[in-house]
Amino acid sequence: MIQIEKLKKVFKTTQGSLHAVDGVNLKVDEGTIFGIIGYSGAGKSTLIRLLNGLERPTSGDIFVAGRNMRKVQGDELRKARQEISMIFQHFNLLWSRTVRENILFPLEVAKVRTDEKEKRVSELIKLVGLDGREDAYPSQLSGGQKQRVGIARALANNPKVLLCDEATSALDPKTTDSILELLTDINEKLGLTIILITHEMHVIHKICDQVAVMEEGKFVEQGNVIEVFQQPKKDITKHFVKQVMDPGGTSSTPEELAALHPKGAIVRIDYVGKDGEGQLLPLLIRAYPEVDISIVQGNIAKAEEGTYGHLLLHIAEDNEDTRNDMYSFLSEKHVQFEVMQS
Ligand SMILES: Nc1ncnc2c1ncn2[C@@H]1O[C@H](COP(=O)(O)OP(=O)(O)OP(=O)(O)O)[C@@H](O)[C@H]1O
Repeated sequence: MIQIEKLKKVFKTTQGSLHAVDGVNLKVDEGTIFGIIGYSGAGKSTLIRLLNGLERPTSGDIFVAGRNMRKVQGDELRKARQEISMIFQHFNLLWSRTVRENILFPLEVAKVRTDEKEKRVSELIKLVGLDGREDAYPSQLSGGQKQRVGIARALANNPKVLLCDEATSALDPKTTDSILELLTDINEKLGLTIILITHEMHVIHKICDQVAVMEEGKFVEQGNVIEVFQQPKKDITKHFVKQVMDPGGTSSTPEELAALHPKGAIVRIDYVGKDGEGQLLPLLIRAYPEVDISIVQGNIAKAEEGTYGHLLLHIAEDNEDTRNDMYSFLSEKHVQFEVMQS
């Protein structure tokens, strides 16, 4: 659906040339939710503007739904922009228009027939869960509801790609989650390809299939969300992963844990995103009812593809044979684990 090749955008500034996007390559298949994460100034917004043709590349190519965005002009560019829709951090609503009128707006611009327009607006209001709020003005809506209007408006002309520019950054965590759920729902129902830029790893792990980490105009790491979370390579990626896995920075080392739990062993179990791994601990406890097993530390997160992260278990069993037996049990269940201290 999207292919980017050796993309560069250089701005001329008073301090010289600024490489906002510096040799980015990217391939996004239809129906994927792709996240781009980076700190402020990394080049994310510039990349998004290049994707929807608001900015022209200095060099390189961008293909969206078969169109070369570097070459399209006039009517073709207008058509391309209808197929690549966008939602924003601050919603960009028309404040003097009601919810219904906001959603009507892109349909009016696209000169859709009146009866079709009304039908489409009603469908969209239902899709984003705004039934009953049709006649409210943006100032009467909560942040989450405003973003729902933004999403409905963006979907009005059946786009193929939805670009989300920090779409949840102005929302509280609970509202963020409800908007992310709506985006997942839309992705599944409509098969829409979603590109999302953010500085919050929580957003990536919650809904994205794939992620690219952007720094100084470059993609410094990219891959499946699960893989990147399991084995972040670059320091910047490790920082982002820590936002989700250890937000308070409170983890203890295995040695500290062993000092607190001198009996038995400390075992690290890795969850790698397979369904059913959540059942592992009850199985272990049921198989060894006489052994005290407790979680002494854990960084577990739920992603689209399953559960991932790790748990440190204290197995309060002095008998080495029993412990070895338990390790065999884990191996038989194809669990990745490591005995940290015993
Ligand atoms: N039109 C422009 N002219 C000159 N420099 C620009 C222009 N647009 C962006 N830049 C610069 O390009 C770099 C990347 O900016 P960009 O807005 O793409 O980053 P970002 O990752 O989206 O950060 P933020 O979230 O703060 O917007 C920054 O150094 C920015 O100052």
